[in-house]
Amino acid sequence: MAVGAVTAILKPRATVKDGSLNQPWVHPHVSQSQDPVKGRQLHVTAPIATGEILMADTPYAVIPVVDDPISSTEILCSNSTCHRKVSNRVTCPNHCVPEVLWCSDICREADRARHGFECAWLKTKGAVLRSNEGEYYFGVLWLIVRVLAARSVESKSVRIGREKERFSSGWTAMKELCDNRGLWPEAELVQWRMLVEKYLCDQSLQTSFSAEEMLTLICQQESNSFGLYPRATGLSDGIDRGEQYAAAIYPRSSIANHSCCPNITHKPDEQGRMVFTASKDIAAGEECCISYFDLSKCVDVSMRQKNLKELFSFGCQCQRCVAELPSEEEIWGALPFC
Ligand SMILES: C[S@@+](CC[C@H](N)C(=O)[O-])C[C@H]1O[C@@H](n2cnc3c(N)ncnc32)[C@H](O)[C@@H]1O
Repeated sequence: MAVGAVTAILKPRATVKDGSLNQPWVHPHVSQSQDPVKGRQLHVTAPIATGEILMADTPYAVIPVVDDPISSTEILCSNSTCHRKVSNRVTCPNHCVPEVLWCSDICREADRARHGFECAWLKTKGAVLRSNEGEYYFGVLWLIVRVLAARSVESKSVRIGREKERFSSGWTAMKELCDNRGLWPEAELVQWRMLVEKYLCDQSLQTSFSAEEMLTLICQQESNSFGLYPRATGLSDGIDRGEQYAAAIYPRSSIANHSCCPNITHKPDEQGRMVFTASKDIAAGEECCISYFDLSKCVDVSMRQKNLKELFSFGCQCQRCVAELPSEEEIWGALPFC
């Protein structure tokens, strides 16, 4: 069958025009398994052709990341069932932070409970956090608060009995995210503990989470969050992915490991769903990997290893790195006393 035809049949059921169908979708041949070194991984159970969509995952939480929120046209609607870029700006009546926008009164109303959870925290902590700790940590903590907000809404919603899912969803999936707790440098953990105590253990946040549980959320977020970029990540054509406009946590997409020769590209659609597309033919049993960074900017093996160590705290064990890294004999042979 032609690639185009397969793609047409297997593309996500939910289209960007149909908000009521804003559901995650995973290709029937995509499964998860366990690797002794890398932990959980995605693989395919039958061949997949280049161009086929493998997954369109809905985020558990998203935050906008823009330089100038007042004039930006890149801010996503705060309503978690919409997440389209906002053109008609409906603002927060409490003026919490300028990035909180909805595309209509209907979206604001639909998002009332979720935003109600974060609004007081944003109003009391947002500006001071930004000026004391900078934009990066404002974003890290806001994403945690949005995760807690989504959890709070989920815990109050009525559960409809479902068949056993192939992939966990909601808070169950969030608890399964790896946190790499033993790998983060102590200095980083000290800094994150300070941030938790100063900004998250606060009365403006109605949560029963302990400081230790919040720290685990930061570790999970640092290991699993995605930047949202206008163009695909993982293409081999050297075109960079453009400017980041949001950051998000995706429960199912987070199972994908990194490879410096990925067989999947990832790109958000117009509703903030993370879409995985096969960039090569993938054989049955093969692992499906994305690239965690822009490979067009990071070519050399030592640079790639350094990048992953600094950003994610792990040493890359992908096929390309294993082939390009010097063997133990080569390292010993290069030492002056040998
Ligand atoms: C987003 S998670 C991917 C899913 C993860 N394997 C799990 O068990 O949940 C990222 C973590 O997976 C592991 N990982 C991903 N790609 C890897 C690679 N190329 N080499 C070694 N470890 C990798 C690292 O521990 C990394 O921090």
